[in-house]
Amino acid sequence: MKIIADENMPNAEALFSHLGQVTLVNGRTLTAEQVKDADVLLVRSVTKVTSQLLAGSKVRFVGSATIGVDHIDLPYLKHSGIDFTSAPGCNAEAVADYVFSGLSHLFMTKGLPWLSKKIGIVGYGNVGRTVYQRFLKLGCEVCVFDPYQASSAQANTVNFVSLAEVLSCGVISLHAPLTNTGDYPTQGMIGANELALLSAGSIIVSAGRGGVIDEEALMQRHKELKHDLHLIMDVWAGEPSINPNLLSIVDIATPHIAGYSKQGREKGTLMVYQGLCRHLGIPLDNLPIKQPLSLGWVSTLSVKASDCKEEVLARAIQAVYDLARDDARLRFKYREKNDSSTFDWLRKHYVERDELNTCQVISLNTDQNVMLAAVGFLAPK
Ligand SMILES: NC(=O)C1=CN([C@@H]2O[C@H](COP(=O)(O)OP(=O)(O)OC[C@H]3O[C@@H](n4cnc5c(N)ncnc54)[C@H](O)[C@@H]3O)[C@@H](O)[C@H]2O)C=CC1
Ligand SMILES: O=C(O)C(=O)[C@H](O)COP(=O)(O)O
Repeated sequence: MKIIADENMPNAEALFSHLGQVTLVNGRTLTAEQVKDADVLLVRSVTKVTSQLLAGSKVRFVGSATIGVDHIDLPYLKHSGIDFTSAPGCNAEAVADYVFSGLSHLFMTKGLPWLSKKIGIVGYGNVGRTVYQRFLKLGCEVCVFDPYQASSAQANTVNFVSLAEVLSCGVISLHAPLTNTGDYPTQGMIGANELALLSAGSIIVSAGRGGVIDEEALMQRHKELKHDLHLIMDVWAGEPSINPNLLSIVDIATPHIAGYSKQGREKGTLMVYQGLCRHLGIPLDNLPIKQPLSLGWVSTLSVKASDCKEEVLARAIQAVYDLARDDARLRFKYREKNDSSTFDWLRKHYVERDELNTCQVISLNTDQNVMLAAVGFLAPK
């Protein structure tokens, strides 16, 4: 069996090579010629899996080691009888860590408090739910817009509101998929009319998909609010290009790495491996590698007691993941070479981080340990 796999899929050779001959490829530049003899195609979000790539090929199984599936033509796969697996939720914890590291950065550099602000979330899936629960446990007032989930069984226990209400919040965190169909398509969903609802001083975290916000309208609103709008941006409409004008006004710019924890990426490969085994009818009880998920950085770090909760949280979070590091690397590299290859270079050479849930941070003030567990750290035993 011939297996084509994206070279940025951790553990791909170790997990898949007992099933067939694994060839690692650059997913961004993958061609129909490269896949035509393959039986299995394993991709990440940068490969557009469409009829142009697969028509006439032998591929019978596609796996994407990602949460988002906007790069996959699912109706085409179904119509062609090609089995498909993705990795729902694999890096949800990593994205939640990104959100809290972003807010911590704004607190430490601009003194912006966030615990007292009303929090609005767009999308209540694996990521939105994780972020929502962390804010709730921290005692924040949180609301969420998700028209598909609002009528579900959980509707009574979750504070579902309108998009307008979410956009009036002090912190707005975007976690909807990129869609062009259905009753509530998200492509361009946050345009000029929606951005007009933002108040001065608000914070937007954009770590879903770039096309959800209209970037021109966002820059215009930033100007109207006299730059009193704080932006943490991981995803961009023109990836792998970034609009340089937008880059110049955002507080944090990262190259689509919100989900790039070590464990999140490994979980993505593992879930696709499990999907392929199911497709082939192979039992799942015997993994070819002993440690498919890194144990991470399990250690104890003492945080100095402080009255300021945001400061305690920031010191603990930044010890594990300070996203200012990713922002600095991006800006430095773009100054050296401002073209779209820089985006993929940064992603390929990403210094992976562990998830907060693999780290334990002990505060001298025991009340603060509850807060540290709420934000995602491993709780003390
Ligand atoms: N920046 C990054 O590295 C990462 C980005 N993502 C992106 O985040 C998205 C969300 O991830 P998950 O929560 O795990 O996906 P999910 O599929 O579990 O949930 C998506 C949720 O969004 C809701 N939704 C759909 N259309 C909506 C609309 N118009 N308005 C509000 N909500 C809407 C759905 O009902 C669903 O509850 C992914 O589709 C992916 O594009 C995911 C992982 C990493
Ligand atoms: O899981 C998703 O959805 C993502 O956005 C991925 O974390 C993005 O990573 P790549 O697949 O582009 O490496």
